[in-house]
Amino acid sequence: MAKILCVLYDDPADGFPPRYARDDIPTIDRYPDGQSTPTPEGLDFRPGELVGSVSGGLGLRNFLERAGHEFVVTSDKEGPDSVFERELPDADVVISQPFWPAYLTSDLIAKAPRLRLAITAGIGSDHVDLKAAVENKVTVAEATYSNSISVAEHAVMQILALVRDYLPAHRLVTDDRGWHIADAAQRSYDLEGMAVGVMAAGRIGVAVLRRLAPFDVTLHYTDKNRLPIELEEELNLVFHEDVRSLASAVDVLSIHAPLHPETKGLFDDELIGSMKRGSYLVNTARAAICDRDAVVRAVESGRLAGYAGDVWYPQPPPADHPWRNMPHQGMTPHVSGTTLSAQARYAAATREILENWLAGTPIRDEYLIVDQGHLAGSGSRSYTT
Ligand SMILES: NC(=O)c1ccc[n+]([C@@H]2O[C@H](COP(=O)([O-])OP(=O)(O)OC[C@H]3O[C@@H](n4cnc5c(N)ncnc54)[C@H](O)[C@@H]3O)[C@@H](O)[C@H]2O)c1
Repeated sequence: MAKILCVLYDDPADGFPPRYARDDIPTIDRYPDGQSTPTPEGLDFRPGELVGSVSGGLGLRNFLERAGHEFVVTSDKEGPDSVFERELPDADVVISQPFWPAYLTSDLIAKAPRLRLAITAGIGSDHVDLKAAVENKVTVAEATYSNSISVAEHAVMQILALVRDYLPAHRLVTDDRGWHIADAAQRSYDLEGMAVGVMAAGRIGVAVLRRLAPFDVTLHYTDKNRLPIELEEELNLVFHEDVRSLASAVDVLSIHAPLHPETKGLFDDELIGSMKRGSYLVNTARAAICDRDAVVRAVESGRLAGYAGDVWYPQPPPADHPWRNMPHQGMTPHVSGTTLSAQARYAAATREILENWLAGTPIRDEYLIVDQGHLAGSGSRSYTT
């Protein structure tokens, strides 16, 4: 029997909603590239329920306990006295999420000799030391595509919110009973006609480009894997060999690359300084792709007219994290990939991965990041160790 240790974010502060805002979520059978949505043999929750927090347990408890496995779910993840670190040494499987990451460092992997599988219930496995996973033959799998469109929608929302200066205008309505139109308009622009680019055009980056095309913008991208020519022509894309060329060419830049040694700290004073004055930067990928203090300096100086995103380092960020209160920002907590719609898919994908692993049958190639001591599947395309 296996021990499955699952780290999830806390339940809602005021308890579970007595009734959800909507009665159902749309049924989606396939992702845009044709990949089928998760195909577990069973599901013990109703899609649209909050299963991503501790009490929801990704809807896995009955399935695992019926089969005699031990299932430990906690949000307590920091430090040697945390439930996570205390339960880790004899765990066979760790499930974690980018929204509330249990950082599986090389030291912790060394202290977990039984660990064979690390599942990311979401996308982005940078909270796992992939080099240590390779060396220790820990399989790393994630719910590829489960929340890509969720994140793309969030990025488009934040681009519009920054360019139009939506949040300050909204605050004028709620915090002030006046009618200050000039205050609302003084930093508000149209997106139409602007040059918009994505750094990395994988599943999310391409979905952002597709969603922005009807806004009559010019679309730019860079990626280490160039897109097919048909797609470049369809969306009228301008390809840039490197991020430096992209950064200086666009008014709005949205980051969609994984965090790995090539991208860590990439957006520093120099790169951001090469962007046009008054550019907008949106980062729903990983916080550490941007230099925290360089971003603060850029919004304060006006090099950036705005910064938004939902990713922070560390997570949760300390109360005095400067992105909480810097000017001209539209940050949210790490929520873009954990809408109720996304939860239904990544919980089902987690169940599918567990069903395969427990039965000794292959995990879908597209879910794999590391397998049998190598980068594998989606991981070999997007990551370096
Ligand atoms: N905010 C959230 O909730 C959330 C949710 C899902 C994913 N994400 C983040 O978004 C990232 C992208 O997700 P995806 O589903 O689009 O992944 P993907 O694997 O489909 O695409 C990643 C793309 O990045 C490109 N890339 C990698 N390194 C690069 C580099 N150095 N320069 C240029 N391009 C590079 C790859 O070629 C690939 O096209 C994830 O790795 C994750 O960190 C965030």
